[in-house]
Amino acid sequence: MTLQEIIEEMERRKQKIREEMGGEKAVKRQHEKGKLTARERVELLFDEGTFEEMGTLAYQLGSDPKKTPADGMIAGYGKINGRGACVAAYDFTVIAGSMGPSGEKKVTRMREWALKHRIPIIWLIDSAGARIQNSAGSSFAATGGLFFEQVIMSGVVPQVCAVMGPGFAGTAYVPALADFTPMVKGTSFLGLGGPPLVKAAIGEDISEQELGGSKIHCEISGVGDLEVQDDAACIEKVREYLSYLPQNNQDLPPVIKTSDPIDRSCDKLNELIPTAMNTPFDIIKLIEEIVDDGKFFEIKPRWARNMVTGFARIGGHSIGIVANQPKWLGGTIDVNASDKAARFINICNAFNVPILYLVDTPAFMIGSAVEKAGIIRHGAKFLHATASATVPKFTIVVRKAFGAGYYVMNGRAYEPDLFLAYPHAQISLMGAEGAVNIVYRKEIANAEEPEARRQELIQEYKDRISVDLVAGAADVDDVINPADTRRILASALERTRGKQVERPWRKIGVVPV
Ligand SMILES: CCC(=O)SCCNC(=O)CCNC(=O)[C@H](O)C(C)(C)COP(=O)(O)OP(=O)(O)OC[C@H]1O[C@@H](n2cnc3c(N)ncnc32)[C@H](O)[C@@H]1OP(=O)(O)O
Repeated sequence: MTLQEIIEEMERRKQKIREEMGGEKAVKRQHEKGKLTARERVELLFDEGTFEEMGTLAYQLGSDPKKTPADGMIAGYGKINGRGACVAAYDFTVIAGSMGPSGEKKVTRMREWALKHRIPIIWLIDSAGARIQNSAGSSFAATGGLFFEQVIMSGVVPQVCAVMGPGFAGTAYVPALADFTPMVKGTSFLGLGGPPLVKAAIGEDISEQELGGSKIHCEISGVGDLEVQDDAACIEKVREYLSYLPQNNQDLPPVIKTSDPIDRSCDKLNELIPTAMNTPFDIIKLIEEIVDDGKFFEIKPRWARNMVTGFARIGGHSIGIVANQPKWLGGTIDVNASDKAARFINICNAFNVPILYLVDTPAFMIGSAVEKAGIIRHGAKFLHATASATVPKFTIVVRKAFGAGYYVMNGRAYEPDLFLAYPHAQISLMGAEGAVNIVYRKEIANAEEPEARRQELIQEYKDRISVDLVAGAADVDDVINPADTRRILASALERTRGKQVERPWRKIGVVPV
């Protein structure tokens, strides 16, 4: 054979692998389930024509190469919005996307590449987990490097794990260790064991979706970050997520030109925000009014809805937003809200994304249920994240900032680069009603008209916690017209881009968990 013939033969083999994957029947089955194939997903993920595959000819050694094309793993490099990224996409048409030895070597190469070249890595999970026939005894004992390496990469390069089919055991921890985990509605599953194993081990009879479907993980467990309608929407969200981040922790997020004027007056806010402290309103409407083109990329929108987290841009600059949601639980902060905020702050801090805190909280939730659930431990996690964040931080007290809720939402002591309040804001250890009931209990009881005296004292207390007094003591940087919020933040983002903070050396902080 001439070299030319050898080359042609090799190209034919590669082409066949790319076209046929795990075979016509398996591809048809994949489509019938409403899923794209791993190769179709990868095509959508990267800018057109930029994907370069690595290890196409891999297969499971010792078996028929035709039965394990690419060993069920599509790996390679490409560009997303013009910037480099690596992918590891499990091909369910090949032995249910199980983790084969050659396939996992390719994933290892992707992790190494991402780390060495400081570019994001994306996993597309559609996998039955470890390939059982290859994972017994000593061959299993040496494994686990995939999680170890993910931890080492954490906070160095962005890690995204889209769950687009099952993710069993081995492949269930990959999303948990990644920074962003969208899940496709109806087809994705994450679980340490599937329904048959659960039935055998603990006798529980449960469907796959009820056990670990997207609804469970995006609304109840909090493992998933976003439930999306289908594969195409999922890939679109991955691309969008990465657009807010730099390529690595030593880079700044890209600034994207916007046609939305940076000095646009946010007049709607003056109608939107109630003056009464306890009247609910939707904080997301406030966010949409101040950010570029009203575009807010919410993370975990259906989990811990009393805390809103997500990315947006102001004047083209990426910003992470942490906001109390008065529409849910009155904006109180509970266990899940603390975890949600802490995790999001850590991502922003790792990747140099400035953080905006929008404060409207009556404080942490109290009572026996949350004490038993460890609110102190979880709240400490949130405090730790806010205090540790050295990225530019801006705080706006929208209405109320009470108790430790004020501290954790980047209060004065937490080094905000700008600490602002709206004119009717209140900052206090607690709300007026609660404080008066505790401090003046005897005086109210002894008054000729107890209720009238109580109301009088409440009004006096409210005057004492008004933002005017806080501003008088120069404990806020400014009290602003809400309509000016966008202009002020755009300017603050511009001037804090070079922020540097020196902290005492330590190996790591002991993070409350
Ligand atoms: C670190 C520890 C671990 O990761 S333990 C991993 C444990 N994994 C599991 O328990 C998942 C086992 N698999 C399943 O439950 C099902 O195959 C799932 C993933 C739900 C897919 O179901 P379904 O769409 O009906 O496909 P299927 O069962 O017909 O499978 C297609 C072919 O793939 C095989 N397969 C499946 N899973 C594995 C696996 N983990 N290791 C090796 N082979 C696996 C099936 O046997 C089947 O093969 P065949 O086509 O019958 O030859």
